[in-house]
Amino acid sequence: MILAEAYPTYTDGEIEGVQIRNLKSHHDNRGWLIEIFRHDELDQDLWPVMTYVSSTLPGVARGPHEHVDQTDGFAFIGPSDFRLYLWDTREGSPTKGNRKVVTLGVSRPAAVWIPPGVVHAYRNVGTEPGLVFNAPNRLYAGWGKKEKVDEIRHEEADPRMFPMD
Ligand SMILES: Cc1cn([C@H]2C[C@H](O)[C@@H](COP(=O)(O)OP(=O)(O)O[C@H]3O[C@@H](C)C(=O)[C@@H](O)[C@H]3O)O2)c(=O)[nH]c1=O
Repeated sequence: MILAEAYPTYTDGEIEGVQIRNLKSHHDNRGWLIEIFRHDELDQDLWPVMTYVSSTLPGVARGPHEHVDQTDGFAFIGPSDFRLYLWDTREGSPTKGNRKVVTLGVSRPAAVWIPPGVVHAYRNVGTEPGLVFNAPNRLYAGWGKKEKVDEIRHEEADPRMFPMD
């Protein structure tokens, strides 16, 4: 049994190493266009090596997850909004114990880089399916998908460990 006082408490604040960049939407009479990632705006160690897109249903969350070596490069562009949660549990981090919560997507298109060891999750808080792009700096399951996936999944953890209120 875990005692109540064993659950972590977090302070809302910034998280060392996390970068959030607002994305500009270029609208015209055909629709819109958004640049997501550019090498000339990114540190080389964050350059994506793959990309995928996922759709998440209203009210549904993905994560919490963390990675040992991988930086995730998410882009939230809509058509829904997501609440993104970040928890810093890293030993030695100047922002250890902080949680950051931010709403991104159609109301605020943004790219987010999340370094290894920062626990993260996002929930679709809108009313329609929402797209999230990820352009991580490591290959999922390695070259040829022959390696262990770099991912620590916390979905089954007690929700008090990583509160998403
Ligand atoms: C992440 C990924 C999954 N898959 C497959 C595996 C599985 O059959 C299906 C769904 O995968 P997952 O359950 O891992 O998807 P998901 O839970 O959305 O995983 C993602 O969650 C967010 C919060 C992150 O942090 C990401 O780094 C990643 O871990 O897609 C790939 O083929 N390539 C990939 O790059």
